[in-house]
Amino acid sequence: MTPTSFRHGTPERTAVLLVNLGTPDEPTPAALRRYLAEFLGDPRVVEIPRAAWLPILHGVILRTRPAKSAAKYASIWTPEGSPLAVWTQRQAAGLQQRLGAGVLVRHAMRYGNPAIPQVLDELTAAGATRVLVLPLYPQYAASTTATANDAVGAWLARQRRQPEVRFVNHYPDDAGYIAALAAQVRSHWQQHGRGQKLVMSFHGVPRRTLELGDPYHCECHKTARLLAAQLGLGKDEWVVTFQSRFGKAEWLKPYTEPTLIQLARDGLKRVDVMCPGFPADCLETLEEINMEVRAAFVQAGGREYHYIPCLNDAPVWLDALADLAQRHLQGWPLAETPAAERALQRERALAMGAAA
Ligand SMILES: C=CC1=C(C)c2cc3[nH]c(cc4nc(cc5[nH]c(cc1n2)c(C)c5CCC(=O)O)C(CCC(=O)O)=C4C)c(C)c3C=C
Ligand SMILES: [Fe+2]
Ligand SMILES: [Fe+2]
Repeated sequence: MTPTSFRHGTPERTAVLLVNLGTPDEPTPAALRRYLAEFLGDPRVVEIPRAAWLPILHGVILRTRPAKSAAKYASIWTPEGSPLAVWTQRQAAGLQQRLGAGVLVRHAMRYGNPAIPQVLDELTAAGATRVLVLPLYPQYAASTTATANDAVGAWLARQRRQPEVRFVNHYPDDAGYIAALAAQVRSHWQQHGRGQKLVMSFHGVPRRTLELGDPYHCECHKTARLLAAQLGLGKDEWVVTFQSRFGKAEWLKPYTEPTLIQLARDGLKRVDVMCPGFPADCLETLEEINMEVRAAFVQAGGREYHYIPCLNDAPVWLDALADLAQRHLQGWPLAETPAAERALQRERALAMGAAA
């Protein structure tokens, strides 16, 4: 048990914890090795018996993949850092601004930094007694949502006085999310014209997870169907694909790159590609979709490949996120009175004095 930072009688304080996957600290093989060891060592991500998987991971994979992945990350790295980290930070800042000072908003990463237990420690040290966990995964998958929830659960198991915790499970059909995606597509069409087909590429997962009851596949299709309807697309004007296959097993199909190659071979000249399941641009969208898959499409005879960026810090998306958070915060008072805030400061000063 870690010592609690609560004191009896402190005012109630509400926090929102935005959770994302995480990203390496630097685009270097050493940083990639640390990140991939944590990510691919998670039994929720690679569901192969440990005794068989760990020797492969620590043998061939962590010897070869870090250098290759570091080069890919280097191609998308920004002066402020990894795109996933930069956009997640901005989303947290935008949400904080919208929810106001009565709610503490922080972001945390499942792998790498800032780590979930560290941010939860900081939130409780700042007086949070209620935490809404809001994963930046609109579609639920055991390999993303469940493992983030597990990390919160593992932290809770170490607390003497636990905060009250709520988990947002999924929001593939949230009206604000769908409207934000539609606005992103329409704004792209206004600026660049419209393609013959809209490819909606979602991150893949092993096909076996669908058979095991993971709702991810259905939820991706639900998002795509609602978005297509909102855009008024006919059934031949859009397609759902799955990207980022890892390992040799079968993953959800159709795969993104072979689909785009086939579309080019069938004579399609101009395509629009977006990744609705990724609220923030990252390696998988900027390098895989906007570079690798683009090259494959053009090489197969396609002429115009338009990548539509993720929602990132689009105000309409941040408004939708704030609305989603507010619905899940219902019943939790958001605004602290100035008197409660002063009481909290006094308690903190006392606690620090007692610890000194
Ligand atoms: C919906 C989101 C995601 C699901 C589902 C998901 C499943 C999943 N991913 C891997 C393996 C890798 N994914 C990698 C990067 C990555 N994955 C997601 C999201 C989902 N993954 C994001 C947002 C990112 C980008 C992170 C960034 O830093 O920008 C990588 C690392 C990169 C590489 O070396 O290729 C791996 C590996 C598995 C095995 C899996 C489900 C079983
Ligand atoms: Fe992934
Ligand atoms: Fe990838």
